[in-house]
Amino acid sequence: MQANLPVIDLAPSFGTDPAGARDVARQIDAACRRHGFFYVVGHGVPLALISHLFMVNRRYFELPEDIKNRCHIERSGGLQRGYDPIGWQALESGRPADLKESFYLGAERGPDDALVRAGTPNHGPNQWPDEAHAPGFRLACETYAAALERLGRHLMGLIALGLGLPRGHFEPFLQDPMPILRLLHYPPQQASTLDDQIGSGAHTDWGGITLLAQDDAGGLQVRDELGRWLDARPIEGSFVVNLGDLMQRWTNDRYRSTLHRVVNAQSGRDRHSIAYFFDIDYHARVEVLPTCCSADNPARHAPITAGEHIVEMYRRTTLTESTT
Ligand SMILES: O=C(O)CCC(=O)C(=O)O
Ligand SMILES: [Fe+2]
Repeated sequence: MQANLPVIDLAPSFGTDPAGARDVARQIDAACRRHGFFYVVGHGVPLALISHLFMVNRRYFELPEDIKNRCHIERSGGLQRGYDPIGWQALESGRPADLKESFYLGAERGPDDALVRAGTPNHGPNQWPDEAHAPGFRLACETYAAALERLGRHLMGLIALGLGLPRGHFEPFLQDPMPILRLLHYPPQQASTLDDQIGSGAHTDWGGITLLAQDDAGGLQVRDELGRWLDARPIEGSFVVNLGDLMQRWTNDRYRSTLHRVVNAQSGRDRHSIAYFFDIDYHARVEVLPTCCSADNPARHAPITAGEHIVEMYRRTTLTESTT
């Protein structure tokens, strides 16, 4: 069954008329309360940029395993960067590893970066495949990430408005953010797949907001209030936006961090997607927002440091000796 998720046109929010932004913000607020998921169109990111990164994504995962493994995540010096093969992550505890491979990228930070010098977890340099093996990979990823960061900031401004806060409310939490770009490839599920193995086990995202581009294979499913898995169909040129756990906590559960998963069983072919996790500053303290609590509705969550929560979730879902 199809999920009936709102498709929100962002175009009016880029204009000079504040009424346009307020109207879009109202739609976003309603979608975040009801579903924790919505599509955006009219977002201003050129389609050519998105389709180019899809091409780079497909080519990369077609490379031989030994070439991909040169950037294996275990070679990133303890960071969550580079290639993770099938078997690396299990997002749903109790299920076999997810039937997917991926490539993680973060903000590029050298040894002189203040957060790197301070030893902040998951802050540091990226791994990049050789230009000879993956021509244009780095440029395509960096160009896309820069465009999505602009869109992420824009959306956070609209979310603030929808919460009755000034549009710039989240900016102090986005001084030096830790966005993650993740290229994903899901082989088709076949009879040879392990029992119960799916593309991506049921999970919520952990941080701020996720902006997902999916190809036309389908397979993303979102769980509704009745516990049904509903298909979030591909809409060309759109991004699926969903809220992570930190947004649910920040809003005192007014917004939902909704369970979702990927089951690539229908298409009979490979599926590719590009997730951009727009996560706030590592040291940002997420404490229930003033407009989301009152005497009648006291804070349900203790304050939390954004980065600590996210790093802990990586640890819990990685199939290394510490979790298996
Ligand atoms: O590939 C997709 O469609 C979803 C990916 C996802 O949910 C994730 O990486 O958190
Ligand atoms: Fe997710």
